[in-house]
Amino acid sequence: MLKTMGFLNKLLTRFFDVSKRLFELPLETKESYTVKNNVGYTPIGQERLDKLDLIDYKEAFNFPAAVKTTSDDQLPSTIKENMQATEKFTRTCHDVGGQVLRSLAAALCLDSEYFVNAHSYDKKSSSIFRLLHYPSVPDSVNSATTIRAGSHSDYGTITLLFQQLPSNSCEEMASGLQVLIKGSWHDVPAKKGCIVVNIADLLSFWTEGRLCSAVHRVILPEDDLKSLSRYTIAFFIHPNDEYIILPTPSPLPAPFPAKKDNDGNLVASFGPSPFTYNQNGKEYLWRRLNSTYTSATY
Ligand SMILES: O=C(O)CCC(=O)C(=O)O
Ligand SMILES: [Fe+2]
Repeated sequence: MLKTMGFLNKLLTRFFDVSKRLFELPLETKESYTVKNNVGYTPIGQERLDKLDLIDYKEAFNFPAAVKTTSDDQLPSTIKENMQATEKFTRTCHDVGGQVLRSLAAALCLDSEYFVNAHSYDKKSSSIFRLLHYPSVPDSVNSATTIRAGSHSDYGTITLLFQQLPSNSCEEMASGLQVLIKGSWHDVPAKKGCIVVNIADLLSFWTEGRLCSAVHRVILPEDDLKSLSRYTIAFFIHPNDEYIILPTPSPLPAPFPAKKDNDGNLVASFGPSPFTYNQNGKEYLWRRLNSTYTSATY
């Protein structure tokens, strides 16, 4: 968890308000922005993050991190009207992500710019910022087949996750977000002024398992908490599209060193889905997205 600075907190308050207004639009309006190429609206039940086939009881809007590059017909007016703040927010997230990547590079005894050089705000990338809404859960929802967000690890380099607290006076609250550590689930509470940072799969491959991606989920609330809706914002950081991923030259021992497959390709020796080095991360990302959505529109 990372403590944020005052100006980011102000932007966040504004942003959660924008998000709330966006999700309050009629379903018909939201569905006119149906997700395409990982940009746009995903209605409740369309995404299944967990391979066990649980339905995700949530809705989401995805936008490119370089939000100005979004085509006009993919931008709801609620975002257009707040474009300046949106750009400021995404640039700030990109910069905060850069600082995290510098620390991680230093911890692996790499040049501190090693990862940052692969992530430019102005170059084309798959970095996405995502507004999420978990509606209140009606009694009719079957908790044996439904979750708020199924167990998964994120696909890119790192993710910054902002969780909204139910009121200004609340400092900390279990929000349903959980992380898997050594086979048991642990709560990751929403904390005032704090960002959750997830290591994602591409960074695990890149570092040959020296950094481990975080398996996480969001469980359904119980009893009277069912009536509370939940809002979060995720900023998924991915390398520039043109960047070719090779194992880092870190001198620290690698738990899962890259190996050659039968065709002579350099491949990862671990992970939820095969990964081939010496190419950009896009093929891997699309393969993962493909298995996440129940329809082929993502
Ligand atoms: O909303 C959350 O707390 C988690 C969302 C998430 O893990 C995701 O969208 O990848
Ligand atoms: Fe996630």
